[in-house]
Amino acid sequence: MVAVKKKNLKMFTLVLLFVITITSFLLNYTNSSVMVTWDPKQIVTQLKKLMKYSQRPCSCSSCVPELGLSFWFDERFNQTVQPFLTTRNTFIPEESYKWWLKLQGEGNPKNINDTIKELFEIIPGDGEQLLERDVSRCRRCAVVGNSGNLRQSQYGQDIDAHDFVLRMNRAPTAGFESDVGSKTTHHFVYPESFRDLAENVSMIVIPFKTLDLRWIVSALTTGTINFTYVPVPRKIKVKRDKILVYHPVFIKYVYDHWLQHHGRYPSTGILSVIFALHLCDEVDVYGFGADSNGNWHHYWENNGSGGAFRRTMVHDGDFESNITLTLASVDKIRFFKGR
Ligand SMILES: CC(=O)N[C@H]1[C@H]([C@H](O)[C@H](O)CO)O[C@](OP(=O)(O)OC[C@H]2O[C@@H](n3ccc(N)nc3=O)[C@H](O)[C@@H]2O)(C(=O)O)C[C@@H]1O
Ligand SMILES: CC(=O)N[C@@H]1[C@@H](O[C@@H]2O[C@H](CO)[C@H](O)[C@H](O)[C@H]2O)[C@@H](O)[C@@H](CO)O[C@H]1O
Repeated sequence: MVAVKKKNLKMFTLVLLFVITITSFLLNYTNSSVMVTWDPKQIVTQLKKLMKYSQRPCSCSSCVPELGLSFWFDERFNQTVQPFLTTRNTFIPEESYKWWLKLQGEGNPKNINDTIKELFEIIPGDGEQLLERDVSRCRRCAVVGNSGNLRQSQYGQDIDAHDFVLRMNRAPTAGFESDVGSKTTHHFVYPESFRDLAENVSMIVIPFKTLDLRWIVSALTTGTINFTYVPVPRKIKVKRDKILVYHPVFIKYVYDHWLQHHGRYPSTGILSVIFALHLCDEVDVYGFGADSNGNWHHYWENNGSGGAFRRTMVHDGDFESNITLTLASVDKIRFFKGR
């Protein structure tokens, strides 16, 4: 009799432990901020989510979008935010639009919907296939910032071995191949930082104002816009189907979720890193790191204005740097610090 009771108690304890473990796992797995209740509907929802994620999202040894490994990352990463402005994704909520309009204090902006309509009459802007996930794929990306720490780094071959190599602004490769590589698949620019690109490179324009979107149209057609807050190229030679547009709502997502409102708006570097987290299975980061005075020095030039962002406080370089280092510490990126 005593033995049967003991056995039942053991069984009961085991079942109880199992239920507690499974429930807390289910409730925590998706890292939602839901209340911990025994609502059967909620359990079913969580079970469905678990089944969806039980298959690993990629075939690399670790996959960026895999949740449940870092609470810090899961709190910030939102896969549902769309990185590209496309014909099927033109909506900008009022709050985001108002915020975006203030970034560069446009006095009298043209209507945004008309501007976007005109833009997609000129370019297809179709980045959606880049966002498709494939569990059998391991897409390895290198994000290459412009830091002087790339000089003498000899990272060139490693960088070129990635599937995607993302560069930004005026960054050259010619003459710097052994340190920065020669491959570029995607290049981030805004009108003021445009540089000529090889034919096979996708140009990702980051719009910080309505005029930037209008500049794309103008630079491919009439060439009427040649000045924003500085002179910009009247005409550009880029195939129309090679132009992609960074979504203003994604800029706000980076600012809200990742930067937590530090600085006035995100730098191109951090915009590229977070963008890569959404497109790639593995992300390696090169060319990030200020000089000993905290200035953003370049690997190809002695840029006297490397400290301007600090004076104007347009970007919070220190906070951005902490994000990159934290991403590395939770194994979501690998950070190559250069020399
Ligand atoms: C004077 C000025 O406005 N400089 C800005 C320049 C400038 O507009 C372009 O180079 C023109 O082609 O652009 C920026 O940045 P910049 O083009 O210098 O560098 C791109 C990104 O690389 C990272 N970086 C750069 C240098 C360095 N020593 N350490 C780094 O970590 C940063 O993440 C940086 O964002 C920009 O767009 O963000 C930000 C810079 O503040
Ligand atoms: C140094 C500085 O604050 N310059 C700003 C300029 O900022 C730069 O904008 C770029 C995009 O156009 C990019 O974000 C770069 O990283 C920034 O340094 C603009 O905000 C400009 C708007 O009129 O004002 C300049 O003072």
